[in-house]
Amino acid sequence: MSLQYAIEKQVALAAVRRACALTSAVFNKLVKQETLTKDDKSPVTVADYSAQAVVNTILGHAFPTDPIVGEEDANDLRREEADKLRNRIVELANEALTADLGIGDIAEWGIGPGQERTLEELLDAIDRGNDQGGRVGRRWTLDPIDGTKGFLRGGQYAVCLALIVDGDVKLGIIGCPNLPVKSEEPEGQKGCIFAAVKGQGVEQMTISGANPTPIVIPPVAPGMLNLLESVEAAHADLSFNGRVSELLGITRPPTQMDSQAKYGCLVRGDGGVYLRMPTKAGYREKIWDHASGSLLVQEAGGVITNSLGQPLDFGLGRTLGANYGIVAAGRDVHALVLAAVQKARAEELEKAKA
Ligand SMILES: Nc1ncnc2c1ncn2[C@@H]1O[C@H](COP(=O)(O)O)[C@@H](OP(=O)(O)O)[C@H]1O
Ligand SMILES: [Mg+2]
Ligand SMILES: [Mg+2]
Ligand SMILES: [Mg+2]
Repeated sequence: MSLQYAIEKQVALAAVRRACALTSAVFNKLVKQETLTKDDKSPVTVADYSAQAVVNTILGHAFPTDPIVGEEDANDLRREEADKLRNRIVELANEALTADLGIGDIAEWGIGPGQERTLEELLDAIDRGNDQGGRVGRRWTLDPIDGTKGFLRGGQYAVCLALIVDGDVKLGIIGCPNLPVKSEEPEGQKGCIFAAVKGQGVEQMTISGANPTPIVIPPVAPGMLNLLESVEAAHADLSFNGRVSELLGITRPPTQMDSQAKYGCLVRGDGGVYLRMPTKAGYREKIWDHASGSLLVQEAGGVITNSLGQPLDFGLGRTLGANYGIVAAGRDVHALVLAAVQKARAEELEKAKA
């Protein structure tokens, strides 16, 4: 009997691998003037659009009735003045879609030599990502480049794809083209993919899908605990993290890193805690920023909650709803961290009253 979600996992891995190859290629010949600015002021590059086109094309081919909650849409691309960008996207997406078959790839998924798509097909594929999410049914969520700022800096970023069924994350893939395969060899081979399936654990493999190896969060040696956090001060309250570290007696400096690569690092034991508290009232976390990572944590034997200790809810729509932050850690340390977070929060409220 084949394992549940085996086909979905293979297809999702194929899609993420091709998107990772594309984003690496774009970075290597990054043409910065092609960076657009979206309304939310985050940089969106030709790579975000092309990667979403590639992943959605493959999903659309393999699972034509599955909706997709994707970060990007093609509205700006359909504007007349975006013709140069459109041409680049067609070129890049087709290069990725038609590359030779790799490990586990099957031509019936619409990939491999000769499977070019037209501009219209690719724009429609990007717009397949317009699902609004929800409690009932099966849907994918995609962040074609998570950590856009890290990508532009040449730092960490991730291609993140997850399958959600009735609000529950069943499959999560995080492709990290710039992450060292072994944390103890930061200048060694780079590029890994993390894949988790509900009830089946987490694997780390190379960026080409070779050498899948099961991983679990190792127990943290005393004094070795440290925080994983955003590089961007606008994305997480880093001074709050400082106070939590103090309360926990953590002496090691935090590891700052863009994207869901942080979840990959957490599950393989590079830093024992991922803490992300809101910086401004009103920002709602997006499901594509945490769906894959949350399953990774749980399947690697960790715990992920908000700062009230409640589970994250992926059935609310495109966001996680009211934002009480995110606390992820190994099972043995999560309760300690949560207590420190709540104490630091109480101190803040006290100070605000005074
Ligand atoms: N004010 C805010 N608070 C929290 N997250 C934010 C934010 N503004 C943007 N983000 C999200 O933070 C993500 C990056 O997280 P990190 O800081 O961990 O790298 C961005 O993903 P994208 O880069 O895909 O747009 C974006 O969705
Ligand atoms: Mg963005
Ligand atoms: Mg993101
Ligand atoms: Mg993104």
